[in-house]
Amino acid sequence: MADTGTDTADVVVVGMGPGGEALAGSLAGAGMDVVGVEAALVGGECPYWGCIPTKMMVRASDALAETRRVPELAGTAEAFPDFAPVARRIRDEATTDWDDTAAVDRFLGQGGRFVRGTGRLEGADTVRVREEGGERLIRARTGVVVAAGTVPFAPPIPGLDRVPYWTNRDAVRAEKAPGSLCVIGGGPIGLEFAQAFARFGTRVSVLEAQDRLLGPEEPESGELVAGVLSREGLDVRTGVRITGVAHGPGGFAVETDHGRIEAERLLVATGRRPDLEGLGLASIGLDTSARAIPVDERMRVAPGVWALGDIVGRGEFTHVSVYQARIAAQDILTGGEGPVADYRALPRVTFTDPEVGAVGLTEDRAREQGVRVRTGTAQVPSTARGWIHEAGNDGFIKLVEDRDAGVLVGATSAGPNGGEVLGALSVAVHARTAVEVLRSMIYAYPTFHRGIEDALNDLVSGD
Ligand SMILES: Cc1cc2nc3c(=O)[nH]c(=O)nc-3n(C[C@H](O)[C@H](O)[C@H](O)COP(=O)(O)OP(=O)(O)OC[C@H]3O[C@@H](n4cnc5c(N)ncnc54)[C@H](O)[C@@H]3O)c2cc1C
Ligand SMILES: NC(=O)c1ccc[n+]([C@@H]2O[C@H](COP(=O)([O-])OP(=O)(O)OC[C@H]3O[C@@H](n4cnc5c(N)ncnc54)[C@H](O)[C@@H]3O)[C@@H](O)[C@H]2O)c1
Repeated sequence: MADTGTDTADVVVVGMGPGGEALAGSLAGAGMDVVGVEAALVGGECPYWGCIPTKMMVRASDALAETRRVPELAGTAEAFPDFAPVARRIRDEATTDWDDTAAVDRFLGQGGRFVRGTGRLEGADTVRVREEGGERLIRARTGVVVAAGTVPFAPPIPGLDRVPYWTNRDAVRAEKAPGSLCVIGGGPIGLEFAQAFARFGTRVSVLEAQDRLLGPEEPESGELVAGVLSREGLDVRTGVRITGVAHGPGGFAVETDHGRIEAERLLVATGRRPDLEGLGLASIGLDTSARAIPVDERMRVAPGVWALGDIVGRGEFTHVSVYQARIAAQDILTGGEGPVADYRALPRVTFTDPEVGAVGLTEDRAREQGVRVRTGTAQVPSTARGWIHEAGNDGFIKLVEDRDAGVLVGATSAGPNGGEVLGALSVAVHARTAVEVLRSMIYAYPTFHRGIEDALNDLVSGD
């Protein structure tokens, strides 16, 4: 392979997803000589195969669900689902047919330099980039930032490696909703696709190995979503062991200890893993079999090496990746005087309908950490707004209080606009607002967020 020489820069960023792009742009904007290295598309998973296209699917499928609620509320309406407008929006509006020219130009406009290729560390200050037609070495004067994200993880199910299953990348590129779909994995990826396709008429099964959906969240969240999906006609199975997968002219056959499932398409959504070996991280002494890159509170891995985003395993969300980019950029620009990362009020939203928003600790995690916990819950259908809303009003608000400190350490808001109601709860957890102060507020009537007041009134001893 041709050697295209050695280059030098202040900072080399390997991986230009949301985190790498934000960091590289801000350092370049501050006058540093930054090279951004990206193997695929600048912007990463989120705009092309993740957050944005999937939320376009969710938006469209929610419109169908609302139409189906008309008979209960407002007369007659009938939905005739057509996936074509969704596929068109994803291709033309979200991804510009999976073209990142605008993102590359934006970075160049900020003063950065861009290399399309695959980067691999050779020690702390050197990145070897394999690009079309050659290789180059880039030496970093200040440091290297690893922001290379993760790739879908396929569990060791017999036969899975021999069948043409879908990952999120294939599902996002679907031109039509399949006739039937078997989803392996009841996490956010699996559930968002499952409900969206089902509302377009796909017959959907969801197979989850654990005894509940959305495992890391409150058990009530998984129960809620499982109940709603089952009511909408999805076949949701938890505590399932998959013993084999096969594919033939008729589609996929998935064997489980609960029987066989046949489907036109199979979506594997069983988590994601980084490729630490491929990134050459052994060259800086890291264990490349680890699930994530260990970092300190300023995203430092070793002297002159930073890492951020999904690859550090502190929450696989775009907002976490971009937050960590800010922490790392300030560390680099100030020479170590920047703020440290604080994950106490980490928010997350699964965009099913009902949306499941959560921030901070769940009740179980708080107890594991030795917090003396009190919880309070309000059921959305019993709140004024939930009762008015009626069709599609499933949900709850659950608060987790540190009784000794008198502050919320976690909260869940599941329901219509659950992710938006979460905003107030995120502020409360982040700012450690006293529960007494939250009780003294005026909550607008009749909003969904007024359910927070009902949950505050329900805070009772959980001991
Ligand atoms: C289906 C789906 C839906 C999602 N929905 C949401 C959501 O609603 N909200 C939310 O907050 N998050 C969501 N996420 C998660 C979100 O997409 C990620 O958290 C986010 O993209 C992580 O950003 P990142 O910069 O860490 O990594 P990535 O976005 O993965 O970017 C890493 C980049 O590094 C590049 N790269 C990898 N190795 C190399 C190498 N050796 N050399 C050069 N380049 C390399 C990759 O090509 C990639 O472009 C979703 C994810 C998926 C899959
Ligand atoms: N709305 C959002 O913010 C959003 C949306 C999608 C993805 N994401 C991010 O992407 C990450 C990856 O999502 P994900 O849903 O793939 O991962 P996940 O780890 O959250 O869920 C994967 C699920 O698959 C199950 N599983 C694993 N092996 C299995 C097997 N052999 N059989 C059956 N079930 C099995 C796990 O028990 C788990 O419940 C998430 O952690 C999330 O942070 C975020």
